[in-house]
Amino acid sequence: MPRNTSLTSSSGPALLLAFFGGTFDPIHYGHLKPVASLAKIAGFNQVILLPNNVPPHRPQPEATAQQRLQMVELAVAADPLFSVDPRELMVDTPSYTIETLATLRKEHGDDCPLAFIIGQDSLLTLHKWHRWASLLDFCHLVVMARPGYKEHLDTPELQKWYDAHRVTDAEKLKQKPCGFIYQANTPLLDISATEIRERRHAGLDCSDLLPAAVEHYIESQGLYRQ
Ligand SMILES: Nc1ncnc2c1ncn2[C@@H]1O[C@H](COP(=O)(O)OP(=O)(O)OP(=O)(O)O)[C@@H](O)[C@H]1O
Ligand SMILES: O=C(O)c1ccc[n+]([C@@H]2O[C@H](COP(=O)([O-])O)[C@@H](O)[C@H]2O)c1
Repeated sequence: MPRNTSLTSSSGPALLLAFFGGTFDPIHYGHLKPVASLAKIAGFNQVILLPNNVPPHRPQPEATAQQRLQMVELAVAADPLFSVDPRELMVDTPSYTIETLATLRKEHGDDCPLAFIIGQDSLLTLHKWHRWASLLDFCHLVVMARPGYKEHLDTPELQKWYDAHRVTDAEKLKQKPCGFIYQANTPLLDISATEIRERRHAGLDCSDLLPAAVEHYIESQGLYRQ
């Protein structure tokens, strides 16, 4: 079970749990720093990282599921904002977000506000996700800025859906359990896992891109070698 996720309260104010899914091959500052800033902007009580096993729309990662889990755990070990939920790693079929969210909704009940965090690049391809238009039946979507990705959405269907659900006040996320899209003005970090893998393959240093504990683990496992 996830660490530190027993937050649902029957008496206190609405808690806003945020889930952040990713392949995390490896996790890096481009994930961690914008999310930490987002948590302050949007008032997240907790951010639960959801590393996937089989990413739905990309080739299988270079690091194993166990290695990616280890890296995610090392990256957030010292920060109580974060916890890690390994549920998608236990399954050998593609990690469709809608299925994970349906399970999370059952576990947390109908009234608890839940948010799913994505980067701008993910928003641009959201119309290719499994049952994408139903995602908001289970959660809010919170989008982080990412340098190099345009703001304009390509398909009229996605744009219309986005316009119909977008809110500009983060407070609204706590007022309903699901159904809103919030675009957050998070710091821009031009970092990708692809760049880290490529730099490692070329024998280059990555220490400015990810936490030292993750870098040491990558080194000790001989990951992303030349
Ligand atoms: N630098 C970044 N800024 C904002 N969002 C990011 C950034 N990097 C990744 N994300 C978001 O984090 C989520 C998980 O990303 P993922 O683990 O695929 O990392 P990645 O760096 O995009 O990986 P890769 O380069 O292997 O495609 C996605 O929703 C993605 O949009
Ligand atoms: O549900 C889908 O169809 C779907 C398609 C692409 C990505 N996702 C999820 O989006 C998150 C980010 O994915 P990725 O590939 O950018 O690491 C991760 O949790 C994936 O499981 C989900």
